[in-house]
Amino acid sequence: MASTFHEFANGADLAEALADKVAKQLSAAISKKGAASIAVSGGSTPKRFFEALSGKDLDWTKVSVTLVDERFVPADSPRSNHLLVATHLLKDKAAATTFIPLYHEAATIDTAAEIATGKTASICNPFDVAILGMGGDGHTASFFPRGNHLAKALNLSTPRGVMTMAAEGAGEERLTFTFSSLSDAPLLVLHIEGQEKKDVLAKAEAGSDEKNMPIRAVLTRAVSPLEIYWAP
Ligand SMILES: O=C1O[C@H](COP(=O)(O)O)[C@@H](O)[C@H](O)[C@H]1O
Repeated sequence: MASTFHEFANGADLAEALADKVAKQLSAAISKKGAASIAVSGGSTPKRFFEALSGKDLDWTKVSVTLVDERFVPADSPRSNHLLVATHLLKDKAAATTFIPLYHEAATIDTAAEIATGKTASICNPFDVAILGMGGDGHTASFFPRGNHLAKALNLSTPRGVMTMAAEGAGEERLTFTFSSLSDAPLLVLHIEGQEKKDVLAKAEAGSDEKNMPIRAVLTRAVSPLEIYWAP
């Protein structure tokens, strides 16, 4: 599917423009079906965007928010994507939203993935909005290069839901939505910032091996058109 590259002068301009776009998409979904859903990424990039989105005027009581991926750590861990979202998005006007975490205290990460799949089943078919990030190694969500379940996670025939991922570059074991859960969001965004990430994107676009750069699956096989938001 085709992608569109949106370039901004700086991260603040990008955050405002992306927050506007997302708020409009969520509002349109609420008008059409009475509810809306969004899956967001963690990492360091989305903070400014989260802050901008949290101030947008829309009926947040009808919005469900979840994460595209999470580390298998509790919500109070400084490594938790949940903590990032709680700090920067679930406040101001967006405090009224419903947040569905991926991490659940369970004996095994597989059980946590099953619980997360059950709790998010009603909002991911499809998500109205999915915001992806990208690591310097070409991972997106927790689709890590040479991850133990990467082939299954990237297979569009794998059912929607949350699965587990372990990989050398990932640190803790991860919970991640499958590609099939994210790829058909009507608004599918890749949000990256900095020249280094732009170079990684160019490298990904120049090749085809998804095992080494899983972001290539999104660039070439996503069901929805991909909107790439970038600022230096
Ligand atoms: O591990 C993760 O990293 C990526 C990219 O993070 P960034 O700090 O380079 O912006 C992120 O998209 C993903 O959700 C997160 O779990």
